[in-house]
Amino acid sequence: MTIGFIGAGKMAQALASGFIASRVASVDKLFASAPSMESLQGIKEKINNINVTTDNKDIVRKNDVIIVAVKPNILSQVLKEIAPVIRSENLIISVAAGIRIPAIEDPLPNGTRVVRVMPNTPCLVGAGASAYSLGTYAQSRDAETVNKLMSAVGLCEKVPESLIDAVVGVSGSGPAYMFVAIEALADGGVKAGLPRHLALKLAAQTLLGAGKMVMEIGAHPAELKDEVCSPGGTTIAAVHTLEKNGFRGALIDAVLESCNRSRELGN
Ligand SMILES: NC(=O)C1=CN([C@@H]2O[C@H](COP(=O)(O)OP(=O)(O)OC[C@H]3O[C@@H](n4cnc5c(N)ncnc54)[C@H](OP(=O)(O)O)[C@@H]3O)[C@@H](O)[C@H]2O)C=CC1
Ligand SMILES: O=C(O)[C@@H]1CCC=N1
Repeated sequence: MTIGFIGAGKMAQALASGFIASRVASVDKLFASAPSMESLQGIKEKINNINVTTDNKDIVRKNDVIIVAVKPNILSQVLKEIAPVIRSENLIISVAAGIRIPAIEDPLPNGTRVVRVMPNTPCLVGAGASAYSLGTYAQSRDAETVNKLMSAVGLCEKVPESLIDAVVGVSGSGPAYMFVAIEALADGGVKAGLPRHLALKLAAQTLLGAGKMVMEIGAHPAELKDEVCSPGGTTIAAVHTLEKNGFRGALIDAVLESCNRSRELGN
């Protein structure tokens, strides 16, 4: 299988790198397009020998699986551009936030197989979290293709399309909240006297370890949190501060803001 990316930015780079690292695709099977050779420079630097072109239609002609990774506001324009060269073999995968399946299918020839995927940048390191919904004409073999690709770079779940905006709020945008959390934890460490590099390492590994425990042990996070809180100890004092400062509410609000923004982008 060859895979063509239309749009060669951050998400295309994360997916292409992740596909290569997980060996679900080799570099000679990956193609990418963007408006100019300058805009293709980033992906060429990250992925040696990737096939690049400035012709979006060429991507469609040369590949069966097309991952459209352009900003939501130009998705429709790009789909109109490639519509005349779409073949029955093509599977069109959109990763755009907000843009709903009917709006993806509308500019394309009737019967085009479409899948809407919401990935995240940790696909780059094989630790992505993606959810997908099938379009009107997508078949079970298309679900298998998407599952194979996205499972190679992390977790992959099928969801009804009505839930995709919520997925954007939790895992699409989520890495950004967690990067802020890592930075803030490290700042705390530095304030308490740790060297920056050590504080950052400890903070990042702590998020990784906490996530791994939830995934692997399967216990409720509250139970795992309780195991860290000794009576009268350090952690419960810190948790009290988090609760007073609205830590949970801030995260819930962040998810809802992202979800609502995704809904707005679709309107
Ligand atoms: N970044 C993330 O964490 C996530 C992003 N997404 C979705 O992925 C999509 C891409 O986002 P992201 O990678 O961050 O954005 P970027 O801006 O990094 O990448 C967009 C790419 O599209 C190219 N492009 C612009 N116009 C065209 C065109 N007419 N034809 C072909 N390519 C074009 C850009 O080139 P140039 O640089 O020259 O403009 C750039 O290479 C978005 O729809 C976003 O919602 C989904 C999940 C997570
Ligand atoms: O911020 C954005 O719009 C994109 C979509 C999900 C993550 N980043």
